Amino acid sequence: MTKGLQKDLQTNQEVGKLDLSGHTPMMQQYLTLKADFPDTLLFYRMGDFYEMFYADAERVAELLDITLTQRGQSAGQPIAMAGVPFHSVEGYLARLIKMGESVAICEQVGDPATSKGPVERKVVRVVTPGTLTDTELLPEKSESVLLALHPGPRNRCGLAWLAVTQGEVHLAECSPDELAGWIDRIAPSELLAASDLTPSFEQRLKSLRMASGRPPALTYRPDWQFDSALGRRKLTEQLQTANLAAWNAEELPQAHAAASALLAYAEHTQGRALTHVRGLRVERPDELIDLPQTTRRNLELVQTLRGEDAPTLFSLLDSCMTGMGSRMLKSWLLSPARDRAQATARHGAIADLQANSAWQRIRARLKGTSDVERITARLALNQVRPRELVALRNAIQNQDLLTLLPTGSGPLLNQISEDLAPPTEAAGLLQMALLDEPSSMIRDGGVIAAGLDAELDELRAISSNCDAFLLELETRERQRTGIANLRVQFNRVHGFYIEVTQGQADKVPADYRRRQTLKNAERFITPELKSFEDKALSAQERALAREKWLYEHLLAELQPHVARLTRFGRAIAGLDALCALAERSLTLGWCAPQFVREPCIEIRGGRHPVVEARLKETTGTPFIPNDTLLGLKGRMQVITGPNMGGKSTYMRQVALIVLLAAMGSHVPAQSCRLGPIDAIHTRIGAADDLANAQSTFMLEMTEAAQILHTATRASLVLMDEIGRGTSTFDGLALATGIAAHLHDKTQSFALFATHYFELTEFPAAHHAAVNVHVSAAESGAEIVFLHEIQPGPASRSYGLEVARLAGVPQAVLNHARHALAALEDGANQSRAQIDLFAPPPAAIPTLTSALESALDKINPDALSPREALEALYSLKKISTAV
Ligand SMILES: Nc1ncnc2c1ncn2[C@@H]1O[C@H](COP(=O)(O)OP(=O)(O)OP(=O)(O)O)[C@@H](O)[C@H]1O
Repeated sequence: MTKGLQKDLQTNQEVGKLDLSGHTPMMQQYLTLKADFPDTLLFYRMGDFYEMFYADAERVAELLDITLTQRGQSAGQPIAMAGVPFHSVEGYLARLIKMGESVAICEQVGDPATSKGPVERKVVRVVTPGTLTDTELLPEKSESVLLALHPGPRNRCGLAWLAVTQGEVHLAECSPDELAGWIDRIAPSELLAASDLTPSFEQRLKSLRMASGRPPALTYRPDWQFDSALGRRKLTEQLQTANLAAWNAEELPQAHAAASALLAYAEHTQGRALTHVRGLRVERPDELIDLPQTTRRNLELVQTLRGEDAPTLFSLLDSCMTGMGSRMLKSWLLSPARDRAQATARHGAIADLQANSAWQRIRARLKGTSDVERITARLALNQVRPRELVALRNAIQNQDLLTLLPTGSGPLLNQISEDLAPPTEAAGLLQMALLDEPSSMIRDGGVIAAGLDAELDELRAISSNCDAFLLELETRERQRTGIANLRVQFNRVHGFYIEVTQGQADKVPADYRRRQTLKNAERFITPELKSFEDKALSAQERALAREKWLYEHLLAELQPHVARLTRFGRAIAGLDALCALAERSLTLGWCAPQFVREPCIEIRGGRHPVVEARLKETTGTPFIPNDTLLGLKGRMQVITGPNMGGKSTYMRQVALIVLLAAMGSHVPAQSCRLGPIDAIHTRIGAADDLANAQSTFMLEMTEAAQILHTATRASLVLMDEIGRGTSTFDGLALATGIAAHLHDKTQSFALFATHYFELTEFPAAHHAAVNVHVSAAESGAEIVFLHEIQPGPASRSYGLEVARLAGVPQAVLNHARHALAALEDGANQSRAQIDLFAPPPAAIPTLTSALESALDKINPDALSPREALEALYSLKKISTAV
């Protein structure tokens, strides 16, 4: 996308420069409006159509494959035009948004009856990929998230994001290097950045977008909108507080700057203030379990490696009855907290819901519940449709969920039950105001219930008494004229008339005025019928206008209930997500994990939930459970065994169990004790990252480097066949170095799968490492994978056997066998001379290390300008001395 949207704000200056005098009045109006949205497609309402003109028409015609035509001329030039019917606009919008386009919707707001020249029109909202609110345009199970980025000084980047259909702004600050992880986790549909980005940050942003599976749209906004003080003020206004201390969000200037642009843009697209956004959440990297992009991808949490939605951990987990529940569950999965209080509360709630099978009754009741959360947001934005409000009313009235909640539950269910208390006042307003089955658009009428408003009832009575009056008039006129087949009728074009066949036309009285002559009949009007017509038609119009006014009044009356309704919606979503976890745990035979203080990962009978489910579906073979014991004494497992033996499955299952426990779910195991965990890192073979021009080996080393730099004692690290992307010796050497670093320096919990047999000697020299292997048995010439994790190293790798199973030609296998024997001989002879695990000689002090240690001692934040200058001189001195 271009930098165009920034121009949206330069509007009036631009318009001032436009010479519109040669244009038709309508085109003058169009071009004036369009000048406000130069790079956004403008859908201009014309009766029952939205029309686009000039370049917009050409672009839309091409993108949507619709006809490009002409609508006369203006200023001596033909006007290119394309149009879509207003009643099917949602489908076209959905397609354009998917292509990353934004659309400004311009409606008629003036009254055609009283307008001189074109009816007054206004852009009422701008639909952009990151600010969707239409239920039809939004995926049910995920949010459309808008993320504003602001690279500030001191290597700090501000992030602010929100889903307009939710009531919460999120803030964070990170270093530019951490951006990729954040963007991947937040998964925005649209990114906002200032139009004056430095070329290097712009380049970084470009590669970040390309790296993500579904690149978000990028929208540039004017620089001045990224203003820290303005952002802080906007946030306090939004939250209706004096400051941000309650959220611990005072000291985040870069995030405030991002929030300033975020809120301005979101309001700009919705054409109004976001009154429902009343929540703030500051996300600090050290509060969440770090799940880097590679981990989310390798563990196939919400997307398979091929980019599909299933089978993934989320697709297995998500048995929610509502879209709101699914969305909440997904956010729990992707943002597990390090602090275990929340997860413990969820474990408790699951157990409460499982007792007496309360979850079953609750889920039966939740089925078919409308999306209260999104409807409430649309209510706050004045975009809600009559049928959505009825769905909201039904959701409130049908929820006797409270009576189904288990009594004596823990704090989480208590909070949910508090928020679930039906917002009866709002329901009462809705009940009184709306028909049970209203039409879908307010402009069609038939929305407001009888009895709410005397004036509307009266106007409606006039229209509905119409039939009786006409019948009575017909009888009267037949008697008066003696014409037995005289009929009183109505049509849209000619209004009311009295129809008499041609043969009888000469019998009509003098007060009959001819309205229309047909082949066989004459149509007349009488003064009495004319005055009735005026009354009836104006009554209908006035009834429609009255309904519209009453509807707007209803929305205004509901506004004070938005906060309460938002809480109500979130309580339903939370309950739904918990019930899904309760159901999954029982259906899949999972257990409640236990959190302990000591550093450990102890899993008995652990399983990989997705592989287990797939085996059940396909071959029906049972999954073989395995134990995992990692703790102070054995923090690292060196895992060997044949290809296809189950090493990767085993490692991933440990990570998934740790993650499930941390998000508050039960886990696929017989029992599970977990110490604190701060991150899950994975380095698992992946395809070349051609998009980023990285070779397999380069990628492998980049990922390994990131892990070695960031992992801590409380991290879980999965290393699958590290070093395999290069020559055997280089690979083995690197794998050895990496294993030693993980063992000695980072001291993380590590699962280290390898085909280098030499590494099975590693535990002998490293006290906290142990050998385990996946077992296989030979039965004659066949190899049978037992998928059991057993202590000790594997005896051999069975690579040739697996190759045979895969159908490699016999001649190749014979050759390979021969080569293998020779290699093994050679290796045995030279083995004794090498000690792979001997510590390397101490590093020779170099210029870099001297400089590094001097640099290490400097704390830039604590230096005065003078001290900083001195420090610079001393660094310069070291560099010339060495
Ligand atoms: N515990 C288990 N119980 C049953 N089947 C299993 C188990 N573990 C793995 N499998 C089956 O074996 C297949 C291969 O497992 P996996 O990919 O983990 O092997 P691997 O040892 O990592 O192989 P490679 O070294 O070639 O990468 C899986 O797709 C699964 O079908």
